[in-house]
Amino acid sequence: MSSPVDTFIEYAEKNQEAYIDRLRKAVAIPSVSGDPAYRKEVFRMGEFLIDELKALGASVETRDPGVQDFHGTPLPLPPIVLATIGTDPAKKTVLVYGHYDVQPALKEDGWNTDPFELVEDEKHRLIGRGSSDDKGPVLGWINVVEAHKELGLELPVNLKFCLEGMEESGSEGLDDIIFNEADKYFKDVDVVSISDNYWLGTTKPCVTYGLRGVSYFHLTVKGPKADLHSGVFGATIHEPMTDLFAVMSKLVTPKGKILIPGIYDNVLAVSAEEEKTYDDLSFTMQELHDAVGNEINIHDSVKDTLQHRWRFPSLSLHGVEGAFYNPGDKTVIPARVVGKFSIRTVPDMEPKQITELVEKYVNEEFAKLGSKNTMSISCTHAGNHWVASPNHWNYVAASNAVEKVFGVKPDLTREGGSIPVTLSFQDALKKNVLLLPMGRGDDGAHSTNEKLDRSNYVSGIKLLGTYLYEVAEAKPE
Ligand SMILES: C[C@H](N)C(=O)N[C@@H](Cc1c[nH]cn1)C(=O)O
Ligand SMILES: [Zn+2]
Ligand SMILES: [Zn+2]
Repeated sequence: MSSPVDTFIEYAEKNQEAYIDRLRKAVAIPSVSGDPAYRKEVFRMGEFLIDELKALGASVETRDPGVQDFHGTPLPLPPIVLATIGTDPAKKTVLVYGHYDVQPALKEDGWNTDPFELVEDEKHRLIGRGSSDDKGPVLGWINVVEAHKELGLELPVNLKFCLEGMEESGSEGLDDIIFNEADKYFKDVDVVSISDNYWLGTTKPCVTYGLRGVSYFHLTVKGPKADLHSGVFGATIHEPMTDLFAVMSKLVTPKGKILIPGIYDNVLAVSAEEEKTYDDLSFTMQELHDAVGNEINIHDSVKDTLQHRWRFPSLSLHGVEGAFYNPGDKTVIPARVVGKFSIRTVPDMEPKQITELVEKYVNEEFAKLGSKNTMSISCTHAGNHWVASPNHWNYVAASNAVEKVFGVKPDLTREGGSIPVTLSFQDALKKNVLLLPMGRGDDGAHSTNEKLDRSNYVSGIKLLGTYLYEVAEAKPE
């Protein structure tokens, strides 16, 4: 007779079409947290998950993170969905975190298909916004629960869910809830598991023990009371966009060196022992080129590339609100422009100090322009970096599960992206946090044509379920 875990794996393999249908329904809800026009869709996505969880017998509660101040307009924040399946004191309790919001996506950004319609292409890639980040993984856990219900199998652990709808926009309100609920809803949690990042490359699974932090800035320059005709007013007034570009061009060099004085001062040096961890990773420069779609690498070696992704800060320019960006030739001088940039932070950089350094520097650079426009800078959200102990039994359980499902030992990785609440879980609950990704490094998260390979989705479901069995078996030190 098959063991429960083998029965589950077999069932997951056979039920892929139902899992894809569930993902199709989720992708069809455009739960973009960063755009107020879509806020009701974020709520709808929360409801979708609540219904799915209740249908599986979970006891579901929500917490209200309050109201967001969106440039002076109050916007309700989507609920934190808390769901419990099993409260057996003889079992360990795993807390699963995920997010149900997504990054913005418009067909005209360069998508080949409607971003909110899941399409499977000839290479069995499931294409759609949120397929990899993070709807596929969130549904992965739900599919595990469903499989056990359908099979009449008990879950090997108690499961708690914490699902948020604002991760892509700074996780507003969630930190307070985590700390408030640490000895209430989260009281019995033994370990935390998050599936919200990606394999390093395209072939080998990994477990991840570190994330960079992110501090996001808006740099606003305004002058005229309305947009102006450039033929009438060009070279006669200080132009906000010219000022903005002058300041933004002083933030980072084309080779990625951040120009803000003091920014690197607290970056922890890479130890000799840490250097060695880069030697055996299954990642090639070719995989970087494939994921990027071009050979535009700054660094020539895998080690340098990964250290700049995981261990050193980076500053990226994201966009300009108020700027003309449509096709055609509009001869306007925009009256107010907002430059958006973010800094990915690493140990031991400190968000408050980063904000102070950025504010001081951009104010100095703006003053050098001698412009009569006004400039203001604000940090819209700041999430801290995180590093866990990869020797903890939670990581051993994850590694065993990878070996069982994929037949290989996982790479041990860090991640260049950010999940602001990871550190909050670690600090508030004092429990080990693990990142167990489902998608591949070339999924195009945040980009056009985001995808999750069918095989990653199905194997990912098997992995998440198998991991729960390994946790149940683990002997905590
Ligand atoms: C790694 C995770 N899937 C992710 O994409 N996180 C976002 C979080 C964020 C913070 N500000 C805006 N988004 C990221 O790393 O960009
Ligand atoms: Zn994301
Ligand atoms: Zn994510």
